[in-house]
Amino acid sequence: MLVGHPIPNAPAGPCNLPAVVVERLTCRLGDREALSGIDLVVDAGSFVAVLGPNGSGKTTLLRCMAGLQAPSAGHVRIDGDDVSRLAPAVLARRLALQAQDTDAALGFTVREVVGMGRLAHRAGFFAGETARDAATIDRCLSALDLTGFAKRPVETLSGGERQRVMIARALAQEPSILLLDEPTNHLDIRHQFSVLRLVRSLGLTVIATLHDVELAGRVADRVVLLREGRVIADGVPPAALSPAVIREVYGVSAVVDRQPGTGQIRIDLQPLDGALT
Ligand SMILES: Nc1ncnc2c1ncn2[C@@H]1O[C@H](COP(=O)(O)OP(=O)(O)OP(=O)(O)O)[C@@H](O)[C@H]1O
Repeated sequence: MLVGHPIPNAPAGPCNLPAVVVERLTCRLGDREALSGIDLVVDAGSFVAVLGPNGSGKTTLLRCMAGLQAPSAGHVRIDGDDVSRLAPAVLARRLALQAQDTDAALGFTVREVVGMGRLAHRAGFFAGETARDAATIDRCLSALDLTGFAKRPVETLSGGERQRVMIARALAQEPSILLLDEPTNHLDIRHQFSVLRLVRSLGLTVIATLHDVELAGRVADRVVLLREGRVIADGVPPAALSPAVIREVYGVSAVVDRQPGTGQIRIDLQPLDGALT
C-alpha cells in the first residue's frame, strides 16, 4: 500500500522563483536536432506532463534539465541557477531524475539501489548510512510497495517492479524537483494510479513524460506537447488537449469530454482513417 509521506523532509522550492526555467534550449544529437528553441517556465510545486510522439524530444528535454545532456544552445536554470554550473551533489539534492534505463541498478539489491538516492546527502564519500538515510530508504520502499523486495537482486524483478525501484530511488534523494521519464509505462493500472497519486501528494515540482494522453490530462496541472523537438501546445488540460492539437501532434483523431458523474477528462482516440476495429 502507498501510505504515509515517503519524504517528510523534502525541501520546499523557493516561492518567489520558478523551479525550472528553460530558455531557447536547442540540443543537437548526432546529425539530428532533438530540441529546437524550447522555452518553458515551470512553477514550483506544479505537475507538468510532457507529451509527444516517439522521438519528439521528451527524454532529451529531461536529460538537459537534469544536466546529463549539454545543450547546443540555450540554458536550463534550476531555482535560478544554471544547471551546467551546479556541482553534481548540489544538483542531486535539488533535482532527481527517474530514468527509464535500469542497467546501472543491475548487480545490486533493491535496498542498495534505493540507498543510492541518499549518496548526495552523505557527509563524505566514505560516510556510512545514517539513521535518517535508513528511515528514508524504508519509507520510500514502503511507498512504492517494495518492502518485500528489499533484499532481492534487481535483475530478478519484473519490468514494472524495477520501474518502481527507480522511482523509489529518485524519491530517496529528497529532491524538490522530480523528473520522471515515462514513470507508468511498465506499471499495472493500480500502480499507475498509486504512483501518480503519490508523487502528486508530495508537493514537489514534477515534470513527467507520459504516453497516455488521457492520464496526463487527469493528473497534470499543465501539459506540454512536443513534436519534432518543438513545443506545439502548452497549457492547462483539457483546453491544451483539444482534438486539433492531438491531431497535429499525434496524427490521430480525438474526442475530448468529461466523464458524466466524476467529471474526469475522457479522451477517446482513433486512427484518422476510421475505427481501430
Ligand atoms: N545519441 C543520439 N544520437 C543521435 N540521435 C539521438 C540520440 N539520442 C536520441 N536521438 C534522437 O533524438 C530524438 C529525440 O529522442 P528522445 O529520446 O528525446 O525522444 P522521446 O520523445 O523521448 O521518444 P520516445 O517517446 O520514443 O521515448 C530522436 O529522433 C532520437 O532518435
